[in-house]
Amino acid sequence: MLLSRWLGRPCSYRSSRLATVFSSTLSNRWASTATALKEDVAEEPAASEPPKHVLTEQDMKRLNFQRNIGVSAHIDSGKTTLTERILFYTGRIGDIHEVRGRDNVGAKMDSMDLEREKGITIQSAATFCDWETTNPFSKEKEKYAINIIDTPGHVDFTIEVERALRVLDGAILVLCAVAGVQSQTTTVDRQMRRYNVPRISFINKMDRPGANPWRIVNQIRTKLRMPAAAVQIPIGVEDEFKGVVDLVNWRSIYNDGYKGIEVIVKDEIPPDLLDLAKEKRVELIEQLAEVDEEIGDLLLIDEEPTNQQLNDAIRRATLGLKFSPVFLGSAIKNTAVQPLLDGVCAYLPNPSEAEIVAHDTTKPVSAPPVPLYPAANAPLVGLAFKLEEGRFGQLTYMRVYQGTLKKANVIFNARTDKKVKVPRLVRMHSNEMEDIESIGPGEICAIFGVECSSGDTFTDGSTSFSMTSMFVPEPVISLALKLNGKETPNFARALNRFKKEDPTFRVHLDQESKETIISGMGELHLEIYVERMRREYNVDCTTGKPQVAFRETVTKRSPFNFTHKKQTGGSGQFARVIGYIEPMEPDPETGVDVEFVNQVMGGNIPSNFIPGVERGFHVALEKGTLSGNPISGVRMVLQDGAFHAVDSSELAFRLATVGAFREAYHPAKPVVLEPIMNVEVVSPAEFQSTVIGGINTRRGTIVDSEIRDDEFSCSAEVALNDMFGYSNQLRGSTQGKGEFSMEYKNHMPVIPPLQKQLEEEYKKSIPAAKK
Ligand SMILES: Nc1nc2c(ncn2[C@@H]2O[C@H](COP(=O)(O)OP(=O)(O)OP(=O)(O)O)[C@@H](O)[C@H]2O)c(=O)[nH]1
Repeated sequence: MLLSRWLGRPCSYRSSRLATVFSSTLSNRWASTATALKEDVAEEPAASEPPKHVLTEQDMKRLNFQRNIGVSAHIDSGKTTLTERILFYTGRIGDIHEVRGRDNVGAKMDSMDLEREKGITIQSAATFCDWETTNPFSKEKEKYAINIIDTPGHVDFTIEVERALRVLDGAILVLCAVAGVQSQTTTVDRQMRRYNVPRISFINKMDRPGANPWRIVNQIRTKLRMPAAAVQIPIGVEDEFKGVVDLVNWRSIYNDGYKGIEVIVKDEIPPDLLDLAKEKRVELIEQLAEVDEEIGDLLLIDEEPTNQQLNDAIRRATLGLKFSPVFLGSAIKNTAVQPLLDGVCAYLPNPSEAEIVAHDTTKPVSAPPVPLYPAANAPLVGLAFKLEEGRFGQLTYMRVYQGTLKKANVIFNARTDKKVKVPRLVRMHSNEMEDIESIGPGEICAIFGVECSSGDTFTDGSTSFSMTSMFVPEPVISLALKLNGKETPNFARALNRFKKEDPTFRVHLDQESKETIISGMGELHLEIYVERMRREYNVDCTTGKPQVAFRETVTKRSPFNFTHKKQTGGSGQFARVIGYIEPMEPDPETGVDVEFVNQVMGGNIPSNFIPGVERGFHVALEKGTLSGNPISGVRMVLQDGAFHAVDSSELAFRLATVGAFREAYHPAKPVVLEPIMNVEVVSPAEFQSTVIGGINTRRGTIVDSEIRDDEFSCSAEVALNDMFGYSNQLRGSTQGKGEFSMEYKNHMPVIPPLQKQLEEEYKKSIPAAKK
C-alpha cells in the first residue's frame, strides 16, 4: 500500500523517514501516530544484507516519547524565564531563580558569569528533562524525555541559534504578548524554515498591560506568513490572567500551589468566556481546513471534527510545516507553562519523524543524500554541534542521529579521519552533568576529551557519512587587538579556541600593520570574546575602533596564464598555472562562497602540487588589492599548467597561484562590498516622519511600515557603515521613546564615491616600496 494513500494525503515532509518499518501498535502518543505499514518497505531498494536501519518496537517505544526542542525568540521575550519554569515543573531544578533576580543566583540556563551579569543568554545551554503527563484521550500517564536548547536572542549570537536549529526536531517560538513579531522573530523564523523545523508558538507575558494575543496571532499569519491559530484562549487579562481554556480538549486549565506547580483541570469553561471559546475554536478549525485535507473535507460536509480529529490535524499540519498552533501564558507569573509542555509532546515531532540526511563522502558531491534512521543497531552517525571549554576540559555536544554511542567506543571523525576513544559520556543539564554509559539515536549528549571542530561528523568507521554543515553568515564588524603587556601563548590559545567554537568568529593577522584583527557578527559579539580572553585566559587586550567588515569580490570571469620563475643560485623555482577566476554565489545551505576547482587532466601539474595551488588561492583571498579587505564570492578554476622536474615545488605553485590571481583580479572588475542590515524601528506614531527622515539621511530603503495603536514600526535596509551613532540620534529625535534592532542581511557593492575613498585610503596606507 502506498504511504500517501494510507495517510490520505500526499507525503511531503519526512516521507522517506516514514518508509522505515516500525511497529504500529505503539500509538500511545496523543496523536494517532502516522505509522507506516510493512508493505511500504517494498518501495525501498532491495538491500543485499539485512537492513540495519529497521526501527524495532523497542526503538519506537523510546522515540515516541523523545523530543528534541529549541526555544527561540527575539531578545528579552522570556525564553530563559520560560525554560527555568520548564525545568522546575519537570523536576530538574528544585526552585526557580530569575534572570537578573534579586536572589543573585541567576537563571539556571544562563551558566556563564557574563550571562548572569548582563542578563542575556550568550551560549546556548543544553539540558534534558522528563515530563510526565496524562494523555487526554487514553487517560493514561505518559513520560516524555525532552532535550531543550535555550538559544540566545541577540542577533550577534545568531550562529548559536543556527546550531540549535540544526540539531533539533522542533521548536517553541516565543513571542511577547505586547511587542509581537519583532525583527529577531523574523530572523529566527527564517532559520527555522531553512532547517525545516516545525514550531509551536508561545505568546508569553500575557500578564503585561496591553497584552493582545489576537493581534499577535494575526502577525504570525501576516508578518511570518505562517498559517496559525490559537489553541487556547486566556482566562482573565493582564493582572487578572490566571489560566487558559484548551480549545482542542474543551476544558479549562489553571495553576495553583508553590510557583504554579499544581495544574488544575476543569471540564467546564467559564460562562463569560463561552462565546469567545466557541468563536476561536471555529477559527482554529477554519485555519486548519486551509492546510489539512481531512479537516477541509469535514468542513465541506458541515461536520465538526472530534477533539481527536482536531488534535491529529494540528499535529499533521505542524509536522508538515504548514501550521503553527499558538499557546498563551505568562512565564513570570507561572501560568499556563505546563499546557505548553503538553503541546510540545502532542504536536512536535519525535526523532523518527524528522527527515535527516547525510552525504556519502565516497560518492560525488552531486550524488543524492543518504537518509539516516534513528535505529539503535544502525551504524553510528553523530554530529558535534557545539564545543565548550568547561571546568573539566573540552566538552563536545553531540546529537546522535543513528546507532548507539557507548562510553569507551572508538569513533571516527569523518573530516579528519582520525579515530578517538570516548573516555566519558554525559548528559548535560546547563553547567552540570550526569555520567551515562550509552546514548541512543535521536538523543543529545556531551563527550569529554574529543578533539574536533564544531560541525564535525562522527561515525563508527563502517560508513563514510558526513552531515552537511551549517549556514555561516559573513562577519560584519572587525576590531584590531593589541596585547597589553608581555607576549603570552594564551593569546593564540584563546583565539584558536574561540575560532573552533564559533565559525562566525574570524581571526587574521594584517601583514602590513602586524595587527591581529578579529571579526564577528556585531560589537557585542566581539566584546564578549575580548572579555572572555581576560577572564578565562588572563589575557588583557586593547581594542581599536570597531570597523565595518568590508569585502571585495569580482564581477566577471577573467583568465590567467602565469609563470612563476626564479633562478638565483641553488635550486630555482618554476611553476605555471592556467585557468580563470569567476564570480560565485553563496551556497544557500552553508553560505560558502569561495571554491577552488581542479580541472587539470594528464600530468601537466602533478597531483602533489595541486594543494599548493589551492593554498595559494586562499592566500590571495586574504587581502584584495583594491581596498585591502578579504575577497569573497569567487571561484578559481585551474585548467592547465606546467612544471619542471627539478625546480617545481609546492611553494613555487603557491606563489604562482598568488601571482596568477593578482594578474586576473583587476580584469575581473572587482568591487568593494559592505554589510547591509535589516533594521527594525519602533516608535510612537507622532515620530513617524522623524524616523523615516532619519533612515533616509542614512541612505536606507524602507521596505515595510505600519501604524497600529499609536505605534509606528518600520523595517528598512541600511548599510552598516551608515548606522554608527543611530541609537543616539533615534533616542534624541523621539524623546527617548524610539527603539531599534538590526540584523545582517547580506553584503552589497558600496556606492562609487565610497569605493573611491576606500581605494585611496588603502593606497595611502601601503608603504611606498610595496606599491
Ligand atoms: N511581564 C512579564 N515579564 C516577563 C515574562 N517572562 C519574562 N519576563 C521578563 O522579561 C525579561 C527578559 O526575560 P528573559 O527570560 O531573560 O528573556 P530571554 O528571551 O531569555 O532574553 P535573552 O536571553 O537575552 O534573549 C526579564 O526581565 C523577565 O523577568 C512574563 O511572562 N511576563
